[in-house]
Amino acid sequence: MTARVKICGLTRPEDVRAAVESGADAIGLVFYPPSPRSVSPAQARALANEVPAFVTVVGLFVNPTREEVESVLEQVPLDLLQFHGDETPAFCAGFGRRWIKAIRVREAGEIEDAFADYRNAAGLLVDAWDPERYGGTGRVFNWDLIPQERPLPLILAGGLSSDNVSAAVEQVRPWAVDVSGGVEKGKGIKDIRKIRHFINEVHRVCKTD
Ligand SMILES: O=C(O)c1ccccc1N[C@@H]1O[C@H](COP(=O)(O)O)[C@@H](O)[C@H]1O
Repeated sequence: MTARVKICGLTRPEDVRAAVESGADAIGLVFYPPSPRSVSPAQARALANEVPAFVTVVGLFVNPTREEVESVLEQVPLDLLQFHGDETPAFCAGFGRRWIKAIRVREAGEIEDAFADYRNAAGLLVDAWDPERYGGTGRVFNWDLIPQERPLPLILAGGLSSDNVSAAVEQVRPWAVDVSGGVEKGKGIKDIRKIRHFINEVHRVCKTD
């Protein structure tokens, strides 16, 4: 078994370098001003310039306007778009870029519905539902709600850390895992040792499978 790792919500070049050196497959940059992890296009461009070939740079948006996404795309070399709000499939597909859709899971059947609705996505990210926030909450949801049959790559997120990621990977067998708060020492400030430990845990459990 293999599970890829995305480290999200990076705001500092040294954290990007640490994630890459630790073996991250993707890094995420947040373009959502209410988030403490949000970066400007200029900051994001500098962060993306730290990323070598074959590591994916993902731009995270929450209910952006078309103009906002286009403006970021003109300034930042993003490989993939991550829509974490209430965006429609048509909106997500409208930028000529590969994209993934995040959904916040509350009850049975929602993931199956999203697989059908967002069938043209490059992957479906499943995160915990929260009444007030769109993501980055550190909340874990009930992984039993995740179906075995998956028409798209499934990316598991929500409250992951080095303490629970091996159990998550063993139970869910996701295409990839995505973490933000679980590898931080402060909002938007990553802890290099936590990043390394998290990625090592994923690689360890995948190797023993
Ligand atoms: O990180 C944020 O601040 C954020 C804001 C709005 C939407 C999504 C956000 N982050 C993403 O949420 C999931 C789970 O994060 P956590 O590991 O529970 O902290 C992950 O995909 C983040 O990239």
